[in-house]
Amino acid sequence: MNILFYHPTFNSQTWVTGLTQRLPEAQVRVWQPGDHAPADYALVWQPPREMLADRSGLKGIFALGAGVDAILAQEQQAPGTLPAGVPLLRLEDTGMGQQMQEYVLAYVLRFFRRMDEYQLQQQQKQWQPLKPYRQESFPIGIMGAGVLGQQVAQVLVALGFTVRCWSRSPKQIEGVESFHGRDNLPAFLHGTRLLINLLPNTPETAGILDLALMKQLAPQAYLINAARGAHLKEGDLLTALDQGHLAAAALDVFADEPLARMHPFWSHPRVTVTPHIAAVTLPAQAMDQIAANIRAIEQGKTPAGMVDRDRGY
Ligand SMILES: NC(=O)C1=CN([C@@H]2O[C@H](COP(=O)(O)OP(=O)(O)OC[C@H]3O[C@@H](n4cnc5c(N)ncnc54)[C@H](OP(=O)(O)O)[C@@H]3O)[C@@H](O)[C@H]2O)C=CC1
Ligand SMILES: O=C(O)C(=O)CO
Repeated sequence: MNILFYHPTFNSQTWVTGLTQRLPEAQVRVWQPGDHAPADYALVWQPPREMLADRSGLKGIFALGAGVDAILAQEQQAPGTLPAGVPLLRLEDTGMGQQMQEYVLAYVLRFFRRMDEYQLQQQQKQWQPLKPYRQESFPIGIMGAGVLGQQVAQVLVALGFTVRCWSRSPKQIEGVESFHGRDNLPAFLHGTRLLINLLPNTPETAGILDLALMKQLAPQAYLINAARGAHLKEGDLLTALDQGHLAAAALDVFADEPLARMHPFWSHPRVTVTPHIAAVTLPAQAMDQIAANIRAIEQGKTPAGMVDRDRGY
């Protein structure tokens, strides 16, 4: 069995060694331009078109992240990047769930306990207790109730928050009110005081975080965008903050990354910026899942993390 690896920034040796340990029967090699030798599987992030274009015999292409929007966009721009008919798989959880729980929780508590406002007050040397928020009047809405959204929901429920989620299909998550489909989006948004975005970036969800949506939230709502920058209309966020529809936003992802030095988000007093670190790929856990998936495919079983290319996630 031959496995190709390509990632523009990861330490290739870590992956070649780790995969060889997990799949001793496999020959694992780092793909280099000009390599057209046979392969059974490919592990990739931002692969050059040349890497996979003529490889319709691959048994699986593993994206080295949870979101596959970038690789599907590559295919749109340079057809053939992903050979037709080859299964595309993504990472499911592999330790990102816990990281996302930590990231979201940090901001939920920051906003719920009004730490962002105390920080601004400290800059003015202002000693001014603020009226505490109450959990019962602070409903939290999670857009996207998949692998990551569900884990975030569970940790917030465990802390006593009122949690609702929105997805394509209905969900049964203990303690969480489920809304699904476009028709129910207004009902989901109505009264939501803190909105967390964990949707995949697809043609249906791109630009979904716009002014019209923000106006449907409870007044002075909070936003945490930890999914993709393409979901957010950045100018609309600034308008919503100016007009008081939103109180503050925590953003991990941006339309253009890294965020340009002149971007207004950097210095906005109500916007917190992190450099796309909410949940990163953990090599050991990712390799465990990929190796298990390769074994499943070899045995004719269904692997985890199959992407529906038409749906976009
Ligand atoms: N900032 C960071 O560091 C990271 C960001 N991410 C981002 O998080 C995203 C989510 O990851 P993950 O939870 O694993 O993905 P999943 O595919 O497991 O979950 C996606 C969820 O979104 C819902 N959804 C998709 N399309 C729609 C739609 N049109 N309307 C309503 N709901 C929709 C799905 O509904 P249904 O369940 O009905 O299918 C599902 O509940 C990734 O795509 C990635 O972009 C991921 C990792 C790290
Ligand atoms: O895995 C993903 O999709 C990420 O965004 C990693 O940071």
